Amino acid sequence: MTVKDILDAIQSKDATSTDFAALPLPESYRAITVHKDETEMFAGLETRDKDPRKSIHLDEVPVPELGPGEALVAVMASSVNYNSVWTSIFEPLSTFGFLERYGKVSELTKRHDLPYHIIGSDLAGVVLRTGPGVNAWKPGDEVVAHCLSVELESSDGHNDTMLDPEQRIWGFETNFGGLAEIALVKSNQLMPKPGHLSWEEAAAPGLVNSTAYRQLVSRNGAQMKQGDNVLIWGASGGLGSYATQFALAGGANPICVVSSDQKADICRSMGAEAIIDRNAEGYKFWKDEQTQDPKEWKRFGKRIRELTGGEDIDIVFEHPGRETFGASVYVTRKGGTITTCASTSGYMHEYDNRYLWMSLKRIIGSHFANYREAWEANRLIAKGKIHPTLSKVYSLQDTGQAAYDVHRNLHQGKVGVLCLAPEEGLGVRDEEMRAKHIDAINRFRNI
Ligand SMILES: C/C=C/C(=O)SCCNC(=O)CCNC(=O)[C@H](O)C(C)(C)COP(=O)(O)OP(=O)(O)OC[C@H]1O[C@@H](n2cnc3c(N)ncnc32)[C@H](O)[C@@H]1OP(=O)(O)O
Ligand SMILES: NC(=O)C1=CN([C@@H]2O[C@H](COP(=O)(O)OP(=O)(O)OC[C@H]3O[C@@H](n4cnc5c(N)ncnc54)[C@H](OP(=O)(O)O)[C@@H]3O)[C@@H](O)[C@H]2O)C=CC1
Repeated sequence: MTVKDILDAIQSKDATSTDFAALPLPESYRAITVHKDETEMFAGLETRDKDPRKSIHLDEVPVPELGPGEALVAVMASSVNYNSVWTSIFEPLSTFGFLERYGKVSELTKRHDLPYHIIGSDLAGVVLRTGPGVNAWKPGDEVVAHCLSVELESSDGHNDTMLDPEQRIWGFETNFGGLAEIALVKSNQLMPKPGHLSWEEAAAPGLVNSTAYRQLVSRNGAQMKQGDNVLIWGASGGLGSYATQFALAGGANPICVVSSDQKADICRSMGAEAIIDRNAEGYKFWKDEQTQDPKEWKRFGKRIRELTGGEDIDIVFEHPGRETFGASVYVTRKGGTITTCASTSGYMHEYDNRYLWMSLKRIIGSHFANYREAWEANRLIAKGKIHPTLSKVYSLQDTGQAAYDVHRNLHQGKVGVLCLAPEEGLGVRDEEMRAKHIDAINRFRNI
């Protein structure tokens, strides 16, 4: 039995759940990995010079043992998230430390502590096997998976599953991720695959869409409301392309920051009107490595006021971090909110606290999404209210190049990866709904 037989079953129109359950599992499969004995390979290099193409490997790996409450999924497509860039350059930490720590939790989690890390935090595919205690899913189900892995043995996480002390991001802080032909997930990560999307389109939104939903819309984030001015950094990037859609769909006013004409055009085509090209307008929030330039914060704020008819920002959707955070705090209105989920340009932030406390602003830390938020975010995709922002699609063996593109900010929206799917465009089950949304689905393609 090989993965080819699994693919044949998925592509045959008439394979039933019983047929899938009867398919023997292969002994091994192809997976994207980083290697524990290479974590020092980039020592001494600047972050931008660390090249994911050198650290990312395509290996043949054994199929992991299936535990209670888990599922093995045949992965048709996945996507590149920035967390896989961090893993591949071993910053800010090697992810093998996470696997070692997870391995100590129980007999079962020991499986994750291996000398290779199978990465990837998105998938669209077909359930192959479910472990004891899984009743809601069965072999043959077409699914996507969100990346929240929790144990839920502590009451800390019982109101908001992101607060579980054993909260991890699957494929980043756990092993057996989605950039592979087969993945191991907890069955609570599974959600129905939106029928109007192909495999690679369905695999694109998961992580970033759920994150943007909590950060901007949910009561655990900024609780965006109609009319809010929302400053969105990287508005055509992974997170930003969903934040922009949420702002527009929710009746808010996105102020989109991008770095090129082409990206400005994408934001315009999504329906945004207020757009700032940070490159063309040449903002330099830092005079040197240690010193910010409040005059530049003010120039940026004035530009925002020009675009909003004199209003300041209600909510900042932050993720660039050190480079922009001082400006983000400054341009927020009295009582406004800065929500942050990342620090791509550096995690030691500096801002002038007088503008925070005197103007009663709030900073909210946000990370991925709880079970329910991830489900709600996927539901919006399934209903065609929010659309995938897939631009380019790579083969599994070219994942290193895909991660390089994201690391160097050469990409648009989301970058997809075909795992078992032999070509793009497969897996669509609802052609009628697809036809209704085809322009929006293709908005980011091949630009
Ligand atoms: C969905 C996608 C998401 C993304 O893309 S996010 C971007 C990518 N992710 C990242 O860049 C994050 C990577 N992770 C990290 O950098 C680290 O992961 C953290 C900095 C978040 C945490 O580091 P750690 O080493 O786990 O935490 P510690 O708190 O520095 O060390 C743990 C030890 O410190 C003790 N400790 C914790 N809090 C306190 C306290 N308040 N007072 C005293 N000690 C404390 C603990 O108990 C434990 O101890 P003991 O090592 O002995 O077990
Ligand atoms: N905590 C969480 O749950 C999550 C955290 N993340 C983290 O968020 C970050 C962004 O992820 P994602 O959106 O997928 O990545 P992308 O690279 O797809 O998009 C980020 C965008 O930010 C803009 N940007 C990059 N650097 C700067 C800078 N120095 N100043 C201003 N803008 C900048 C770029 O847009 P442009 O050049 O057009 O301005 C870029 O397109 C990563 O660090 C990632 O790890 C991501 C998802 C979930």
